[in-house]
Amino acid sequence: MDEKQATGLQFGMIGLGTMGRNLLLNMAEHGFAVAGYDKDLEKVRLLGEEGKDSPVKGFDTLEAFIQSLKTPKVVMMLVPAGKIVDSVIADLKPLLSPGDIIIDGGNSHFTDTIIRDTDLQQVGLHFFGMGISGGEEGARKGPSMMPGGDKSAYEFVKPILDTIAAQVNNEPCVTYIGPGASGHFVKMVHNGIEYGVMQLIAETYELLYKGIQLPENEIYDLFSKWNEGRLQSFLIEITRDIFAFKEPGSDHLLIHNIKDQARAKGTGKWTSQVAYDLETPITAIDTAVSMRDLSKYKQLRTQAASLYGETLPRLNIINKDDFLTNLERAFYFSMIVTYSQGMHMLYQASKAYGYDFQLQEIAKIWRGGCIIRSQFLNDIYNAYQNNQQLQHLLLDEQIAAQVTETLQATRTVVAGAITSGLAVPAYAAALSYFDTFRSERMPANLIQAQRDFFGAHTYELIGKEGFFHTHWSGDPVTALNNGVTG
Ligand SMILES: NC(=O)C1=CN([C@@H]2O[C@H](COP(=O)(O)OP(=O)(O)OC[C@H]3O[C@@H](n4cnc5c(N)ncnc54)[C@H](OP(=O)(O)O)[C@@H]3O)[C@@H](O)[C@H]2O)C=CC1
Ligand SMILES: O=C(CO)[C@H](O)[C@H](O)COP(=O)(O)O
Repeated sequence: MDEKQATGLQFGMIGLGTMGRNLLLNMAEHGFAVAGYDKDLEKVRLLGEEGKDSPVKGFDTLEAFIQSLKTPKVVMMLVPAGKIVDSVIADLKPLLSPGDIIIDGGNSHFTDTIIRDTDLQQVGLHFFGMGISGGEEGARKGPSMMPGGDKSAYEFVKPILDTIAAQVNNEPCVTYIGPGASGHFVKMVHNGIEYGVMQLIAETYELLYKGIQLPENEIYDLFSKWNEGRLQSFLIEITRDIFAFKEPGSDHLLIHNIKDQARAKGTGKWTSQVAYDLETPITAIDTAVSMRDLSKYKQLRTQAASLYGETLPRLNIINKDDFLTNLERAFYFSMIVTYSQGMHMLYQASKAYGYDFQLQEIAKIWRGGCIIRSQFLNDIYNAYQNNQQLQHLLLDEQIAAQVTETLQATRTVVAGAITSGLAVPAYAAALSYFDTFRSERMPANLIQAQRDFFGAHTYELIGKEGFFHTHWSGDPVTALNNGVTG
């Protein structure tokens, strides 16, 4: 500790917006002496105001902010992902010394994190990327955090992270994820699952509101009931509350005045892009990404509605209570498939990138604090805890029992919606994925034959080694060229 500065503030935050300010106040409320800096001085002022009774200090300049920290200096960035992160790092480099620690707590693309890690190692700075989830309230009261990369730097900051994280069964919702950019990778997949479940809830709303014209107060009651059972989750809970929120000064719900065009910052799209690179299907998540995109084509949708006539689709149901029972099952089924796809992607990425993910630990830290926290994560945790070699969640016996129990109801709900002209693309994607996944024989043999027909790409034969090519449109006698690769 000789030449290290033993006094000073323990932790510094750059970016005092929604996440940075609340996370810093969370630390200060737990007694850590912390510093904050933002280029927007109003945010610095707000930090001082909100943290006036706690050990938090805001700074107007980056230099004074860095100066205030004790050595080794620990600086977290919670600024918008992309070029801004690089520009903050460029500003920080001349102000920091070897041994100091930079943490990127934002939603950076994991490939950017790999580049930054290599770059900062070269100048002796410790760096790690850490996904954080929980939004505004999570940051303030306890988020779920996914740190990956420089383990010694993580260990140094661990006491602070363990203290400020959400706690489930007296255990913090933070754990070391793995090497390199693995923390940001896991956060990206977390967000992919988030997109999938949000889309399923949106389709549920479509079935309830358009499909059976359930009054708003009954939609609220249904989500309340669901939130007390096996569907209990943060996303169901906030949806319940949205169906009770009146536009200020009026007696109607705010939800009805919100445009039907969903924005996205990119993490869902990245999940799909990377899943394609990993050749790992995550169809429910892909569908959710595509539906946000389709929502933006309002003008085209309006034209199509007028061309084809937007029939006001109504579900043909015999008994409302039976339908709602089936819907609960269909939601549970589709949610299981969505999480399963995300977990399978993590399994495949772990092998491809050498991340050595402990999937039970990831499930464990997602049980509290984060946006996808849910009762079901306990089942996911148990599945991977029981079998740490489990390749796919749908192959766990306990999960299989739940899938079997909910399958027929899912078919009934999806078939009814499709027959009535109500769009339920994520429900349908989950069901079709399942039906394909449990097919020992898929029709992919025909695709191989077609590829060989038009492009001589070859095919493989059952019970025979090698690659074969056939002159499909010529001699009817099959020409098998053993050993030809395609
Ligand atoms: N909001 C959420 O629920 C969650 C967000 N995240 C991620 O966390 C990160 C931060 O998000 P969030 O807090 O919502 O973003 P905000 O936009 O609310 O806050 C970012 C802050 O950083 C400031 N800033 C921008 N450039 C600089 C700079 N060069 N130096 C200092 N400060 C700067 C911004 O100032 P100005 O506004 O003037 O540009 C702003 O005050 C993002 O990567 C986001 O994706 C992760 C989990 C949840
Ligand atoms: O990371 C988060 C939660 O976990 C953010 O809220 C995320 O940025 C939301 O994503 P999008 O804007 O694409 O809906």
